[in-house]
Amino acid sequence: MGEQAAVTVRDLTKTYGKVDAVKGVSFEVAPGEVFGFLGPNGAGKTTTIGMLCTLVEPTGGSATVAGHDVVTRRDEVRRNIGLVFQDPTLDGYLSAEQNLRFHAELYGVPRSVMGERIRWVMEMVALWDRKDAKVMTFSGGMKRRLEIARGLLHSPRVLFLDEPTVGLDPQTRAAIWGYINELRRTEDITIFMTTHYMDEAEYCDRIAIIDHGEIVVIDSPEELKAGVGEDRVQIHTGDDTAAIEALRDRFGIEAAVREGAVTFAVASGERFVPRLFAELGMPITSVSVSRPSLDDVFMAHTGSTIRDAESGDGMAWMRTMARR
Ligand SMILES: Nc1ncnc2c1ncn2[C@@H]1O[C@H](COP(=O)(O)OP(=O)(O)OP(=O)(O)O)[C@@H](O)[C@H]1O
Repeated sequence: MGEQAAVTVRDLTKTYGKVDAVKGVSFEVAPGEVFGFLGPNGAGKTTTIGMLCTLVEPTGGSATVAGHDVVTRRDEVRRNIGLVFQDPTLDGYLSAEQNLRFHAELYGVPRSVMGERIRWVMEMVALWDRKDAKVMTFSGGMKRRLEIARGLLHSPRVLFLDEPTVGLDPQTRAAIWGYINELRRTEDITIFMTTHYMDEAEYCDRIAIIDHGEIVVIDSPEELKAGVGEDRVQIHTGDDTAAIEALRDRFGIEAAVREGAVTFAVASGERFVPRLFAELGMPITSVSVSRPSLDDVFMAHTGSTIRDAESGDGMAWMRTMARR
């Protein structure tokens, strides 16, 4: 990377007893980038973010954030980062504004700009009119928005967000992405986030897919999808078992029932569908063709969907796709 990277990670490792939570990951995040760590629960996302934020001590490897080593320059790293973690750490008995003032003082935000900065971050997350309300009266979404405001208060170089929208309603999730995009436009800031939502990973400039403590691929969502190369075809028929057999016998295609439809992947869905109707030898009641999604990217690189990786349930479809 030409200019100094906002985050540099080399062979970073974390072992908890016998559990290899993070197995030697390496990557760089450019200044101003929105970088996402995408992976199922237990993949090692929180542990990695914890090491970058100096909250978890690495077992091996090295990392710098805003140019400072996360082990030997912890204070410098901490001054340069904002954190929004899964569990809220706001004081419910204080008002929203008092929570922010406390944080601003802790981080040495100059008194001369403190009031103005608090107002700016609270307006950004649309909470200025609730500044005097005690945080214990806030909904989960309001608390998360206030945490984001707090994370930005001391103008950090890198904002770390661990699953920033988990457990929130769709409207609040959209609002939080609105703030992230606003920040991308207006602030000189790098955003490092973790998520297990495919739709949110789409908004990132680049994503690293992490599975079982290892990065399996890093690229922009567009490049990752282009790399899969195959379209997904779903058909409805009167007899799914017969359709799966016919696909295997006549086209050499392995299909499986997924989301209630016979599902398979081919290089060009549009070109394949006319052949399908002509040669399958049984009635098809409906057909849909879709371009690769990040779900397909995840499956192509890990042999499982993110949902199944989380439930630990290897369905037949996944096994079939993994064998291709
Ligand atoms: N403090 C700890 N002690 C022991 N094992 C841990 C500890 N923290 C994490 N692990 C283990 O390390 C692995 C990675 O966990 P981690 O929380 O980093 O994953 P994750 O991708 O962030 O998932 P989640 O979103 O559920 O937090 C898991 O197997 C987890 O059980």
